[in-house]
Amino acid sequence: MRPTLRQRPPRTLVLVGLMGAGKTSIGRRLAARLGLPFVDADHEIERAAGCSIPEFFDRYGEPAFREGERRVIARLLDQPLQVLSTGGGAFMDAETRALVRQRAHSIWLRAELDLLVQRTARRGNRPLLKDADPHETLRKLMDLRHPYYAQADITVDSGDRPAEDTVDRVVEALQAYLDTDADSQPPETRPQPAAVES
Ligand SMILES: Nc1ncnc2c1ncn2[C@@H]1O[C@H](COP(=O)(O)OP(=O)(O)O)[C@@H](O)[C@H]1O
Ligand SMILES: O=C(O)C1=C[C@@H](OP(=O)(O)O)[C@@H](O)[C@H](O)C1
Ligand SMILES: [Mg+2]
Repeated sequence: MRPTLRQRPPRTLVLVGLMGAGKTSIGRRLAARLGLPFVDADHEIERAAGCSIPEFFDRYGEPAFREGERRVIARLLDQPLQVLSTGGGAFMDAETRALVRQRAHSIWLRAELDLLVQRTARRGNRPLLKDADPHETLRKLMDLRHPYYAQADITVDSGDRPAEDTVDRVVEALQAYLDTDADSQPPETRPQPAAVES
C-alpha cells in the first residue's frame, strides 16, 4: 500500500522548484493520492489569458507574465484546501512567498541539473529555455533560485525514479512536518509575526 496522510492537511499544499522538477506531474498525482483538488498556476494563467505560456511571453513579455502569475496565485490561495503547482519563477516573488507562508504549506521539489535538462528537453513549451543553451540557463537559474526555494517548509528530492515513488516521499515528508511543526495550523488560527519597526 502506498502511504497517505493520517489527517487532512490543514492548508493548501504549494509545490515550488525549477522547470522540470515535476511540480505539475507530481502535484497532480499528490492531489489524487490525498483526495484533494489539483490546480496548476500555469494552466490557470493560460485559461484566463486564452493562450499558451509561450504565446503569452511573445505577446505581452515576461514582466506581464509575472504580474499575472502573482495575481492568479493570490486568487488560488484564497480557495479551499487543494494542491497548487506553481511555475518555476513564482516563488521568486516576495509577495507570493509571503502569501504562501501565511496560507499554505510549501514543498520544494529539488532535482539535479542533468535531470532537469533531460525532462525539459521533451517539450518546447518553456519560453525561458527556447533560445540559449538550456543546460547553461538552468544552471544559472539554479544558482539564482535555490536560495529562495530553500525557504520552503519541506524539501523533497525529485530524483530519477517512478513518479509515484516521489509522491511517497512527499507524503512521508509532509506527515513528518505536520507531526512536528507548530506552524501546521489552519491559516485562520496561525499567529502572525509582530510588526518589526524599521
Ligand atoms: N519521476 C518523475 N518525477 C517527475 N517528473 C517526471 C518523472 N519522470 C518523468 N517526469 C517528466 O518530467 C517532465 C517535466 O515535469 P513537469 O511536471 O512538467 O515539471 P514542472 O512542472 O516542475 O516543470 C514531465 O514530462 C514528467 O512526466
Ligand atoms: O521557471 C520559470 O520562470 C517558468 C516556469 C514554467 O513553469 P514550470 O516550472 O512548471 O515549467 C512557466 O511558469 C514559465 O515558462 C516560466
Ligand atoms: Mg509545471
